[in-house]
Amino acid sequence: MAPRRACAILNKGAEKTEMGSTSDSSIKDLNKEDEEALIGQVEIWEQMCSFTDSVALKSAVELRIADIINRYDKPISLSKIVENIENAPSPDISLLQRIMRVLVRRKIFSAEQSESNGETLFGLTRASKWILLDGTNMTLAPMLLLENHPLHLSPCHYVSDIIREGTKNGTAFFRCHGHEQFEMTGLDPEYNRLFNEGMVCTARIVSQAVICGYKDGFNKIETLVDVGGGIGGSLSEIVRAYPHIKAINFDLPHVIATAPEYDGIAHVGGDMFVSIPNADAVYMKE
Ligand SMILES: C[S@@+](CC[C@H](N)C(=O)[O-])C[C@H]1O[C@@H](n2cnc3c(N)ncnc32)[C@H](O)[C@@H]1O
Repeated sequence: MAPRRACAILNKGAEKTEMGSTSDSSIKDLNKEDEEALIGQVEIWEQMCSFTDSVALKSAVELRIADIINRYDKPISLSKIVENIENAPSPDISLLQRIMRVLVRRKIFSAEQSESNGETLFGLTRASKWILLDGTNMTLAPMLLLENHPLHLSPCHYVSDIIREGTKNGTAFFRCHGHEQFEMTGLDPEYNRLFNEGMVCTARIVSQAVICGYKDGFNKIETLVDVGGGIGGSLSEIVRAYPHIKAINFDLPHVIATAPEYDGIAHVGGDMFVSIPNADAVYMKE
């Protein structure tokens, strides 16, 4: 389509509202072909800008907005949120307002009008409860920070190269950083911490589902080894539910070096491609 014609169509449909709904006076005047062209264009714009959702969510986690609202135990105003953000000597309130608008639209937070003065009050939703950090370890916040970390995102720019050439010249992660992911965790302690914290939060959640489904299976096991068990999140839940199990958490030495102590769990460092500790059963979760 010629750019000028595309512009004309876009102008004609300028009253098209978000998410594909349309106002009466806008695209009803378009013929089918122009309407399809316009809607197709909107669909691309939506995908092109969809990273803003992750960016908004990441900043909400970094600013601990869900925890701030949770502390009040009721919806609170933007100024109350700002007041409680740590290390914010000169906050950009209008940017935060825009971030909150995105997150309300995505149902991460709720918004309601205050009856007393009409200002917007932001509250928690079923989704925001999964980005709390204070006083809970059933949270996805550390995984969200890992997935949105530049070290994790930048290999995505190599996807088309990998599709063209395969991995004969290295994985996307290797091409981007010059090391494979599990080498990188050994070289960069901050990335190691971020990676292990991300893994452990999801391991806890998934283990609850495994325990629920496997039930009696664990009763028959005396010893259990988690191969590539990270810092022991899965085993800590399993041993808590089945304290008779003697568990071994096996992972690379630089991961084991940062693992917290748990009753009933022995941490062992090594390389699973060389050997793994003996046990009645092997547990593996990616
Ligand atoms: C995707 S993570 C999964 C961690 C954990 N099982 C979980 O679900 O949270 C993969 C784990 O395998 C470990 N790993 C990678 N290569 C390994 C090797 N050669 N020997 C032992 N562990 C390894 C990593 O350090 C990492 O902790």
